[in-house]
Amino acid sequence: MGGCTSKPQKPNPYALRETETDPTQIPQTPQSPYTGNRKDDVIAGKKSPFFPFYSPSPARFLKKSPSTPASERSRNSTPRRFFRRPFPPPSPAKHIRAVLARRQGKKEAAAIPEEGEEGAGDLDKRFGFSKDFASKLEVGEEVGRGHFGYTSAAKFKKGEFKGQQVAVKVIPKAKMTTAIAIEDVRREVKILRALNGHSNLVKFYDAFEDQENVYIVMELCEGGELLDMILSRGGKYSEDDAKAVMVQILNVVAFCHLQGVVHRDLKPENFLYTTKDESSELKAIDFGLSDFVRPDERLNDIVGSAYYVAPEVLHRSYSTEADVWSIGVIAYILLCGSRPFWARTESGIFRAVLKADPGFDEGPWPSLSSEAKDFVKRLLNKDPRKRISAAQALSHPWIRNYNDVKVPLDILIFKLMKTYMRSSSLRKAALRALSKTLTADELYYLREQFALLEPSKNGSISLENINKALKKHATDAMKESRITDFLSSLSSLQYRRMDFEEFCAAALSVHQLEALDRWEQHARCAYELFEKDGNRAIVIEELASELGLGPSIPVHVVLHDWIRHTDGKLSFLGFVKLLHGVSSRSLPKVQL
Ligand SMILES: Nc1ncnc2c1ncn2[C@@H]1O[C@H](COP(=O)(O)OP(=O)(O)OP(=O)(O)O)[C@@H](O)[C@H]1O
Ligand SMILES: [Ca+2]
Ligand SMILES: [Ca+2]
Repeated sequence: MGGCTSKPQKPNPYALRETETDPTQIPQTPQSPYTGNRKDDVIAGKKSPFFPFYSPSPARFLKKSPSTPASERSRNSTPRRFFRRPFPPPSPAKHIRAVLARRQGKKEAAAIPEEGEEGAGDLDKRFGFSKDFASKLEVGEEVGRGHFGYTSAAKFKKGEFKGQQVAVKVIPKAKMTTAIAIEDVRREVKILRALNGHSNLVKFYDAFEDQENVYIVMELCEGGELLDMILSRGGKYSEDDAKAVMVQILNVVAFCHLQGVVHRDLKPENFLYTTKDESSELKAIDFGLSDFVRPDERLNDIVGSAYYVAPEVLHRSYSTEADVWSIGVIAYILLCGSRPFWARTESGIFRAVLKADPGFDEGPWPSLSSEAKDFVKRLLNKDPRKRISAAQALSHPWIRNYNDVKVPLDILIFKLMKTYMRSSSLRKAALRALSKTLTADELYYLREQFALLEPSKNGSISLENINKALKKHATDAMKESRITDFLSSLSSLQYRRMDFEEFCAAALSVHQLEALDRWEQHARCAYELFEKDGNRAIVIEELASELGLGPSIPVHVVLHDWIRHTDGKLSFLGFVKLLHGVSSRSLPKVQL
């Protein structure tokens, strides 16, 4: 790609920023010594007979529950942190307490009953699953336990899988006390069934039911949870070992996101090794909180586990980027052995997630590569628009050369292309200028995506290419999340093709570039290029219509600084605003 005439001296994009530590950071000194016995904790947190079934709670989660007994409060709500030295055995990440309460159908969690929260007696607990569990499978010993129920090893007694060792997650119907809880189980099975086939996702066999339980039959992972592996290693991973874990997590999560599924409960407990061998494959499990999400949809229910929850989830407006945040938390833990956001109470953790910047100054961070730190920081960007996607993370310089990593197709590309296709020609020209300032690292990802869309390598992509690429990767989940409908918004490509230069302009994320230290230089450089062959005299009314500003807005006041008075062309400020595709919503209210 062409460059700017005056290439600015750029600081190392991956260097540590000095302002990283936020004074509001929660103190890192451990104050709540952990017993050191994870089993105790598991018993306290997971095996308690007092943990009834829970269901997703769409609203009012953060409401305190004053009537929760103290004994239960301490069991459910006092998360402990990792010790630095010796490595702390962390407690398993608990689900967000209020979510749990809601899922349990506890009345005190929300004074107003949720939609679908009928009396347990009226609930229809028929799932339409096969009824012949007992005749088909022989259940062996218990291998794990969660809030829902327990998981046992089992063996197929007959049929095509005769003799096959499997795992069965048993979910008692008695614990399904709300319609939402029932819907959760339905969705967990639907998602597992739909996504089946990815090598880092637990293989699904079948679901059964009888009067008492639902049975989810899946591949048996004999190597235990990633959490146990982290503990047994004393918490520290070499960068290469952390990469081996990260590649697998990112791969399966990028796959889920492409299918329109957001996991919403990513944490080391929910990744299992296939065998005891650490080099065996990691499998994502537990889609109990997962949901379908359309590309232009925002979810609003606060679900997940406190340590791993993304800030925008707490703000109740999120999508697939929330999973990437959780992966950032896992990456941080793998690389340094501490949690990035910690406090002794759940609300303290939320405060840290919303306000504090994770520390990168204490050991071992100074001895880790600048790429590793940059990788984690980009996953833990508090602004979901600036956070990189799972597929982008796989093309990050820290990881992309590890073991021949393949960058998967990224759903983000389609979202950005859709916005581009709807943009005015002036904005397209601005984006094109910006795309010419991209560095080799940024182009790497775009080249990979372009190649996935255009396997015949004839230099440009058509709508047909996009359809084919998606079909190749599509599962049934994609239908549910209506990604194929969404693609009809790219239908203007029916009559033309898009070359790589235009693709770069269409698929670059202005917000992500803005998060870089060198953004100002990118933007200045792009403006210079735009001046040469994109900028033109523009009348304020025209600009207002480009930006979709309605007649009720005093455009002369609002857009005054966006146009250069000397020649009526776009000013630098106007150029940057145009890049963002500013709409009336993002203009300051006082001026409107
Ligand atoms: N396929 C499997 N193979 C082996 N063990 C498994 C398998 N699936 C689940 N387990 C074990 O059972 C535990 C609980 O399973 P899972 O997380 O699906 O249950 P849950 O009730 O949804 O739990 P949570 O409280 O985390 O929401 C896992 O952490 C794991 O140790
Ligand atoms: Ca789990
Ligand atoms: Ca679960």
